[in-house]
Amino acid sequence: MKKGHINVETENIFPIIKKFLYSDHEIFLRELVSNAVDASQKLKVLSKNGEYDKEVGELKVEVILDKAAKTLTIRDNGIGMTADEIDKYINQIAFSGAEEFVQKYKESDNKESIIGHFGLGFYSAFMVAEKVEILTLGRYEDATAVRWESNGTTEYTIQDAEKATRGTDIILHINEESAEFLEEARIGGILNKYCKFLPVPVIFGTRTEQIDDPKGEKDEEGNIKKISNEVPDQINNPSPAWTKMPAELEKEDYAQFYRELYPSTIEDPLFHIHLNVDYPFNLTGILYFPKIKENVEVQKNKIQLYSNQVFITDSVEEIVPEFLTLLHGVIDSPDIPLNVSRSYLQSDSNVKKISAHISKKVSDKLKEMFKKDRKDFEEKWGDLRIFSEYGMLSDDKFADRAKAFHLMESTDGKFYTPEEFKEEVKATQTDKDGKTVFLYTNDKEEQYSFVKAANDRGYKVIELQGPLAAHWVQKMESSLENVTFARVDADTLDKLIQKDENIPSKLSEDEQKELQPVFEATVNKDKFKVQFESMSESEAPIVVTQPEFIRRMKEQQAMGGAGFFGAFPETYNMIVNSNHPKISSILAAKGEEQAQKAKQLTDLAMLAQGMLKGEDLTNFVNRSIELV
Ligand SMILES: Nc1ncnc2c1ncn2[C@@H]1O[C@H](COP(=O)(O)OP(=O)(O)OP(=O)(O)O)[C@@H](O)[C@H]1O
Repeated sequence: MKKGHINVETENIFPIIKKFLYSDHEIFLRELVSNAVDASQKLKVLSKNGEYDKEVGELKVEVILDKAAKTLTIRDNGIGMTADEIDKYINQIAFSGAEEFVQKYKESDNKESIIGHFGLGFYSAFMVAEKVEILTLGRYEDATAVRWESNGTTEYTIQDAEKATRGTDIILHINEESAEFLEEARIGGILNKYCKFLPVPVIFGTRTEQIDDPKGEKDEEGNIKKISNEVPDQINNPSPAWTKMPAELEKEDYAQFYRELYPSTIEDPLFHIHLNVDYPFNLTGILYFPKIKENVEVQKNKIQLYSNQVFITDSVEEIVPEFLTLLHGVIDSPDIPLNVSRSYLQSDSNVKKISAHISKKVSDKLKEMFKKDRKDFEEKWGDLRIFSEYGMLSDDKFADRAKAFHLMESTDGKFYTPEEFKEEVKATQTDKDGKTVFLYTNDKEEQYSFVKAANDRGYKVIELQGPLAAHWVQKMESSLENVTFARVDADTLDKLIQKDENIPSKLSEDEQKELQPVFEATVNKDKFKVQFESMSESEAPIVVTQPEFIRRMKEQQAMGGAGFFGAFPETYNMIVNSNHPKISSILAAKGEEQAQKAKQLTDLAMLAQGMLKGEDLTNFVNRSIELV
């Protein structure tokens, strides 16, 4: 056996780090501004701990564009670096001064968070620059300023330099192919995306302000004149709402922050959840519940992920369960690894914990609202339902918790949790096998006659709509004991909720056989199956239904599930009530009259299901006019 050391040649690795570390080149600015913010935060920590006793002053980061010189400078007045520090932190790739600092000061009670971790960020500058200069003056009494320069090979120069004030300038000489980063609008856009909530003021260019004329000159109406004044443009809000304590914030502050996050959204959110965890991982944030529309796709991906107030991404699918991507807002966690691939994120244990935690917080909040003010919750339910359904379908733990607040609305406008509804209808809607049947409608206008027939019998019908209803029903059937769901028009009521008592049939079997072809002639035989059933006289003479199973299959197929069954044929049952007096009268009639009457009854049944269309409808109308 032979043991050895794998040899890493910096010359070979360096270009890879430079070019491929980040797929998005614009990230360099996020990295460099983050370093500048870190340098400022570190100074605050040192000052608080008594290790820096000079004036800290107003800490800020400036981004300065010089198009003529083709440079972009990131300037801070933070801790700065000595030559030795440059040697340690910059000349050694992947040695992070940030990490070292955090380790050293983690015991002391500092609120200032440090962004850097890996000791690679600085080198992302070479993705866009042919030469990078560092001009820096350390924080020590007798510090000498130094200038470090490298043109992106592994060689660098370092020498004493002139710099009057504490802090660091990182000067990028932008390369040919990265000329876009010399455009003011481009830089402004990147800063606005990644740096909008950094904890230290970030200045880029100037903006024009209207101020009172300092000379006090007045206009014709006697008001002091306004004059234009150029002021440094601070692009960030250093203390966004999520970094504050919930007790410090009013309802309006949350609404205000929502508008700050989504300036183009008009509608206010329904409510919010303020997340604040520090064990076993760090997480802060505010999640907002928007009013969720049927078209869920357009609302997704509005959550912004931050790490120590640095924007990372707004595609958070890997970090939160899919249904939570319907929410809006901000999540900030220094424990989410930033510079790694997306697939790695999914398996990261912190990310998994965070995801489970958020899901729990959200269900806790809904439960709390339900308990605190049920009436208000019921009013909001229309906007929450799809979210909750989605959650129950995609997250078993959420489904379990949602049982306590997920509501179903009955056609008479009452709200029930599934268990409450079971209690309510158990006595009347349990069939001979002991299954309680939840009757539902997905359109109470279209299925009006079926809903009414059920209500007349004392049955309750719930309303289930939307794209997820079919899947949700399946889910509930497997989680509620002895419950099955049936759409109210899936069969006759006697069949949907089979009781023991059998009503004797007025028509004999022979008479049914005689009538069978008469009714079959009124419809397309391939689509409709004619059956006789002995129902109560008070029910309709003919009922057209689509079996629950076939309809569910078709619905799931339409949503992209259950594809392996192949295309499902459109089939219906046409149930003839063998006890209805009109059916007896059709039996008595003969020839043309019999056929006409049968057709009229069939069309009426179709009409009740909203299935009478086209030529059949026109013929029906004309025939009915004749009858009058
Ligand atoms: N503007 C600056 N002022 C003071 N020190 C700096 C500055 N920029 C970089 N440094 C020092 O150089 C080190 C390396 O920076 P680099 O961006 O490569 O890594 P990092 O910030 O530690 O981690 P990450 O890779 O997560 O950004 C920093 O940790 C810090 O000690």
